Amino acid sequence: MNRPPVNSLNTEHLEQLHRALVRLENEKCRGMILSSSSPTVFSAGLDIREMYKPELEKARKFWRTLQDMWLKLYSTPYPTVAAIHGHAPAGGCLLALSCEYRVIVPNVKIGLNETQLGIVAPQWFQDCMRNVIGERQAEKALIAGHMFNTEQALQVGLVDEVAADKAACIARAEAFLASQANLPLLARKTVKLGFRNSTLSRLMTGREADTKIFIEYIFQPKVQKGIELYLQSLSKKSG
Ligand SMILES: CCCCCC/C=C\CC(=O)SCCNC(=O)CCNC(=O)[C@H](O)C(C)(C)COP(=O)(O)OP(=O)(O)OC[C@H]1O[C@@H](n2cnc3c(N)ncnc32)[C@H](O)[C@@H]1OP(=O)(O)O
Repeated sequence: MNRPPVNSLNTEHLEQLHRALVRLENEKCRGMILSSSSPTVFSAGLDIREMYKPELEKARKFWRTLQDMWLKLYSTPYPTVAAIHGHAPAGGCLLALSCEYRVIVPNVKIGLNETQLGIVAPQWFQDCMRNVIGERQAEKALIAGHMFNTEQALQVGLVDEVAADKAACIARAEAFLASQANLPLLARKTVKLGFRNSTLSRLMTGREADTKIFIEYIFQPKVQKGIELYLQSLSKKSG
């Protein structure tokens, strides 16, 4: 990802990611490392500006593009690793959770923090967390909107490994891909999709309802006020 300053996910960036995933699949790619050009941020999650006073059709397109990108990422036939050498809140955490393996560096925060922002992580975000860390830990983390530090993320199983820095992180991600390289492709892909199928189907069969929930939620005046205040607090921080 290369969308400075924080790889926030707007419609255009989500489309780029989706196109890249389609291309990799068409080219019979043997593995992907999802990484960031930023030295300190993996991805800041959804671009909050896309949810602030949007036009209805633009907001619908934004959400459908996110769904398209995630459905592709979660179901890739090739192995995927997240090299998390920077913070990964909310949608950034979703990207990492959607890969098959996660390597993180020290001093990083990662988690689905939506509750803390007064918004609700959609069901499929929640499913991704549950599938990685289990029901009990996911419920606790999601209710609190907990951001895990590196040590906590490793301990709870949210990430698989800690590496000292970006270079080591990429090297460990490559080692994971190498460990998968000799597995029979069809068997590997079939088992992966077997595990992920119910999560994927839940969104595929409920896409329109999921979009409706998003639209109805973000267009509420009190939610818009919350988004406005949050945007102000973010820009004050950097100003
Ligand atoms: C029922 C359905 C309801 C809706 C469901 C929505 C689901 C998912 C939600 C999301 O993904 S919402 C996004 C949540 N993300 C966050 O809360 C992260 C916010 N950002 C940060 O915490 C920090 O920026 C950072 C990622 C830890 C990086 O910190 P750093 O100090 O390096 O950078 P900043 O100075 O804070 O930011 C630089 C610059 O970027 C702007 N920015 C940061 N995050 C976002 C974002 N998510 N969207 C848009 N813009 C963002 C920030 O305002 C600064 O802008 P300027 O002031 O420089 O213009």
